[in-house]
Amino acid sequence: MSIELSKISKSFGGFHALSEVDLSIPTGRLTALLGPSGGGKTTLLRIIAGLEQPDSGTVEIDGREATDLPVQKRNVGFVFQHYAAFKHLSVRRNVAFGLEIRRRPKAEIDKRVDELLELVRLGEFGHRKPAQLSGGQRQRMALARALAIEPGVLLLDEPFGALDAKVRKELRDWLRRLHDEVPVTTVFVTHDQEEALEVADTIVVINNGRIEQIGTPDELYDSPATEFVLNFLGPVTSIAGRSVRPHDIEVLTAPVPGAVEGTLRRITRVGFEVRWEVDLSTQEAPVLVTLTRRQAADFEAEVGSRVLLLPPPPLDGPAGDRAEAHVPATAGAS
Ligand SMILES: Nc1ncnc2c1ncn2[C@@H]1O[C@H](COP(=O)(O)OP(=O)(O)OP(=O)(O)O)[C@@H](O)[C@H]1O
Repeated sequence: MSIELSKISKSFGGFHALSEVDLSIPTGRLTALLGPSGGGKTTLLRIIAGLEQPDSGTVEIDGREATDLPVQKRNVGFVFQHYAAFKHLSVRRNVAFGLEIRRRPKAEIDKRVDELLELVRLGEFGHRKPAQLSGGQRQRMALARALAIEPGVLLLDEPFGALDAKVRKELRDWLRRLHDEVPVTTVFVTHDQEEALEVADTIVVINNGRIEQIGTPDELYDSPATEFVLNFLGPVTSIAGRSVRPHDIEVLTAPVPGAVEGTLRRITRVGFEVRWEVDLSTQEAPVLVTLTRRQAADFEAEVGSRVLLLPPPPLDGPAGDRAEAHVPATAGAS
């Protein structure tokens, strides 16, 4: 099912949480709503779900006007960060819940719940209570429960937000594979750019109640439309009056046109990466450069060494020219 939002605005008191948001979410895609805290992601998700009414604008789901449709009639499933399971019910019964209240035949429910528990790899845990599961297992149970009613749209609000980094990473790989197996139109909210870049087909960057840019992970990373997107999607450093990614700066052994010389001020090793801070005479802030450990070792540079840096060619997007202005939202993803 596709989702079409037109000119959605929402204020709380005098505060504009969303301002005239236009967004097309195509069928079967995994779309991330990405942005900083307070940007309006959750509000947009709640409006799609029908948990919140927009002040103005329209919501269409599957080509049908849905702005005033109650939650139960939208055919959406959702999972929130802190998933509220029924504590006294087994995992099986939690997953079966939506089907039981719809009074489906018992044999059908049993079969469907077996399939779902397999799908989320909780086949052996059906008899346990939610409290006897790990945090990651509980979120997988929540997903199984949301999928039980065969929703046309799956809405996930920071579903892995409360979990530790390693489990988050596992679950996001798992979500990507699950989505490839069961391609339900899925919209998930995250403030974690790595999560969005890794998992999503399409990323919608939301800031201050507006869409900054819509695109594939590669488009956003390589051609950010605004300074905000450039900064939000990865590390950025300034060199020769331009904002660039630290790993795109080349370290040279012989001068070429466009190269700049500086003094190595600091060297930090973080895992497989080596970070240099290089002072230039032409700017106050040091230039950040990231290299692999092997590259860094090849240069045999130490604090105080003179190094030659070559900035990358300008980025394709307007942000490459240091566009400070708010570029209007790119129209809906095609
Ligand atoms: N029910 C409400 N009453 C008043 N203000 C609200 C309400 N819901 C949201 N807001 C405000 O609207 C803005 C957008 O909130 P929203 O939860 O959509 O942001 P978000 O991008 O999802 O942020 P986070 O990542 O922190 O959840 C915030 O400033 C928030 O304080």
